[in-house]
Amino acid sequence: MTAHFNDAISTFQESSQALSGPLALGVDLLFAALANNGKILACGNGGSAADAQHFIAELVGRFERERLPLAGIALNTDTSILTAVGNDYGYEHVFERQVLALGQPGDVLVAISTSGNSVNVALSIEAAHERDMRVIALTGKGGGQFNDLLTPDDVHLCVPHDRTMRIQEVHILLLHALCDGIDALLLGDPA
Ligand SMILES: O=C(CO)[C@@H](O)[C@H](O)[C@H](O)[C@H](O)COP(=O)(O)O
Ligand SMILES: [Zn+2]
Repeated sequence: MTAHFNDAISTFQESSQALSGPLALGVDLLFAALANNGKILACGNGGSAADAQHFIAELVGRFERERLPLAGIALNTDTSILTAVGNDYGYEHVFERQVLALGQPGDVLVAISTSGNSVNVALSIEAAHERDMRVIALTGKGGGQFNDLLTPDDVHLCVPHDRTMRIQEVHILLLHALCDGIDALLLGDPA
C-alpha cells in the first residue's frame, strides 16, 4: 500500500513541473471570463463528474475565503436534462446540448476526462468552440482525442500518468489550485 503513496508523490512532483505554467494560464482565463460577466461550465463522467460539481460548488459557494458568488454550472447534475437528452438524442450529446443552450462568447468550459476520449466531453469541447468559448481540459494518458480538438487558445492540463485514479488525484489538486488562483486575483494574497 505504500506504493500508492510513493506513486502519488512522484506523480504530484512530475505534474508540478509539467503543469504549473498552463495552470497559471487557466487561472487567467477563468478570471477574465468571470470579470467580464461570463460564466464557467464544467463536465465529466464518473469521478470526473464529481470533480466538475465539486469545482463549481466552490465557485458558486466559496473556496477558503469570503467573496462574492461566482457564475458556474456543472453540466452533469441535472438528471432530467441528462435522461431527456440521453434518451432522445444519445448519451454522447448530454453535455454538447447544454453547452449549445447555455454557452455565450467569453464563457469557459472546464472539460474533465482522464483518458481524453469520452465522446460526450469531446462533443462539449466542439460545442464550446462553436459558441466562441475557450476550454480548459483536464486529462491524462497523453490527452487522447482531445489533442485533436483543443486549439492554441485553450489550456490543456494533461497529467503525466496512465492510471485513472492517479490522474483524478491530481485533477482535484488542479481544480483547487484554480479556485485558489481566482481568489488571489479577486481578494489579494492571504494575510
Ligand atoms: O472514478 C472512476 C475511476 O477512478 C470512474 O468512475 C471513472 O470516472 C469512469 O469510469 C469514467 O467513465 C471514465 O471516463 P474518462 O475519465 O476516461 O473520461
Ligand atoms: Zn475514481
